[in-house]
Amino acid sequence: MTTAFAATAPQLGLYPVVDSVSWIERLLAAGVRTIQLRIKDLPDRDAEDAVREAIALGRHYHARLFINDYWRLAIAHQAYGVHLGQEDLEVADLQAIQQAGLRLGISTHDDAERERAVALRPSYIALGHIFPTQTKQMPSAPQGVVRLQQHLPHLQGIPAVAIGGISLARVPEVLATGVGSVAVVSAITQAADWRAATADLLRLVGSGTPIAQA
Ligand SMILES: Cc1ncc(COP(=O)(O)OP(=O)(O)O)c(N)n1
Ligand SMILES: Cc1ncsc1CCOP(=O)(O)O
Ligand SMILES: [Mg+2]
Repeated sequence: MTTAFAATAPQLGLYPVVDSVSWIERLLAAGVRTIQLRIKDLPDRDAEDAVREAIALGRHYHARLFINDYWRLAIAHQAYGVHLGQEDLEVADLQAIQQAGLRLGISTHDDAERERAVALRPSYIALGHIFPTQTKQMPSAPQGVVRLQQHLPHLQGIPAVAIGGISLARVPEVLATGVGSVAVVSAITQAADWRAATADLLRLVGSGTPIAQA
C-alpha cells in the first residue's frame, strides 16, 4: 500500500515507552506529550481495559498516545496512533489502520528495514537500537549515532524517532544528529527519581510540536 498514513508532528520530542496506565498517567501529568503503551504478550481481551484507559488519558491531556502491537484495540478505541515492528507488519491490517485515520510508527534496525518502512509512508520511523539496551533482547548490534545520522536524509521527510539505550547523559549526542524525537524506557522507569529524570529529559528534548499543530 502506498497511501500515506495520517501525519504526526515533525518533532515528537521526549517519547517515553511504558507498560502501564499508571505510568501513562503520571508522565502525562508531568508534561510528556508523546507516549506509548507497550504491554507485551497478553491476549487482546486482557489488554483492552489498559488500552482504553490509556487512550482516554491521551485525549484528556491532548497528547500523542501510541499503542504498541494491539492495533485492533487501537482502532476499536480510536487511539492517536499505533506502533508496529517489522514482524507486526506481516500480520497487521495496515489498510484498516490507515482508513481509521490512526498514525503509524514503524521500527527499523538497518537500511533494508528503513527502505521498507519509507515505502509504506508511515507517520514516523523509529531507528534503533542506538546504544546497548537491557530492556529488549535485540538480534542485531547497536547502530550508534553515526548510523543514526546517516539514516535521516533517506526518510523523505518522515519524522524520525531514536530508541534504545538512550540515557540522559547520551541525549546530547543523539540530538546532535538532528533527530527530533527520543524514545526511552529505562531512563525514566528505572531512574532513582523518575520525576527528576523526566523533567531533565523534557528540558533537553522538549515535549514536541504542540498537538494542535500535529
Ligand atoms: C518508538 C518505538 N520504537 C521501537 C519499538 C519496538 O517495536 P517492536 O520492534 O515491535 O518491538 P516491541 O516493542 O513490540 O517489543 C517500540 N515499541 N517503540
Ligand atoms: C522497545 C525497544 N525497541 C528497540 S530498543 C527498545 C527498548 C528501549 O529501552 P531503553 O530505553 O531502556 O534502552
Ligand atoms: Mg511490536
